[in-house]
Amino acid sequence: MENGDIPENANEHCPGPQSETAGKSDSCAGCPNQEVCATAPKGPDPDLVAIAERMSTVKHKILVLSGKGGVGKSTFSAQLSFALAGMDHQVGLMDIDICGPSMPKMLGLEGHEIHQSNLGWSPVYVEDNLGVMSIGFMLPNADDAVVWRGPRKNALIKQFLKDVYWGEIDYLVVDAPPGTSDEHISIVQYLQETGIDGAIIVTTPQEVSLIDVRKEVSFCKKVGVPILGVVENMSGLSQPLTDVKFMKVVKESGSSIDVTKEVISCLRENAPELFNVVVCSEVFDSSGGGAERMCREMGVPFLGKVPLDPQLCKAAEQGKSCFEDNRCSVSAPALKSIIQKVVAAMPMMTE
Ligand SMILES: Nc1ncnc2c1ncn2[C@@H]1O[C@H](COP(=O)(O)OP(=O)(O)OP(=O)(O)O)[C@@H](O)[C@H]1O
Repeated sequence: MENGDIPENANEHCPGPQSETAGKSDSCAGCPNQEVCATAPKGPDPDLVAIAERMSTVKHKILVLSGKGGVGKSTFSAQLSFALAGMDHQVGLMDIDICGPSMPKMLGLEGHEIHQSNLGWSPVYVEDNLGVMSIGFMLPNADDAVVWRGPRKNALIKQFLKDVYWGEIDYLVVDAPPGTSDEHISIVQYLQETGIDGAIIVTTPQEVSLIDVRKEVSFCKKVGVPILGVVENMSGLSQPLTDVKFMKVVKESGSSIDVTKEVISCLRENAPELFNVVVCSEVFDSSGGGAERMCREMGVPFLGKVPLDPQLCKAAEQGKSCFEDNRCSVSAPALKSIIQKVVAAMPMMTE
């Protein structure tokens, strides 16, 4: 049993081994841990003291959340970290999506391993000022499934916070799994003493995704984590005309003809200036007003929209920054403006 954690085989409504009523409350009756809990010494959890000490070298902690999976939360966390590192900040990225770690891939670090030194576990470094910690580095095989119950996940998160040596860093970006489950409660509880600067919630525009964002907002309010704002990702498809690979004309009868070659070659000949044009279309239904309206209604900041961008998807697949080499001309400006707002919302940094 990890110090302070609720054991896996505990009774329902367990007050926690650190509680004054541990082993003595009504809900403890018949619990296999009752005797140990009743006699164990109480007091401040030494692990929380160790976490607070580790976190004393971290200036800002940002939690990235989403209500649903697949909305681009990990992509955002990865690009946020690249961007902050690109601004010459010292950055740590911690992946607490224990069952679905994507950071090794999204940072181009697949196959790397964590090393231990006398200072603790060393993150894996993309660059001198961007280190990453993920359970993905600990799996012998990237396809291995992590099938863990809450207490074991909590223990690993605690270990990440307690044993990883980040050194002096400006930002710790924490990529959480979707929803509000054990991992979320643990990270908030373990960082209670040193505090979390705020959470960024990533969503897509459609109402089905926004319903879950409302739950994230209410989770943050309940546990006292400030909300830095909501990002609407995959907000329409914007593509430069040069990247359009397929165009078709749909006839009234319903049949269609592929006109890609003809249209592109005609434009190239007669109107080359049109090749700078960005073609936009709505992919997900945002007729309900999307995240912006939801933010107004819930009184939380709206940080901006990031369009669907095949180049961003490619950058994430390749583990690269979307801000370099003009890689993502459509999504990078949107992401940059959002990240500037996040940095501006941070309490003044002592340089
Ligand atoms: N704006 C975007 N344009 C194009 N592709 C995107 C965009 N945002 C994310 N993607 C792609 O969508 C897929 C899902 O993104 P991602 O893994 O970041 O989602 P997630 O919310 O973290 O999912 P999960 O929580 O389930 O791990 C990835 O392939 C990613 O590259």
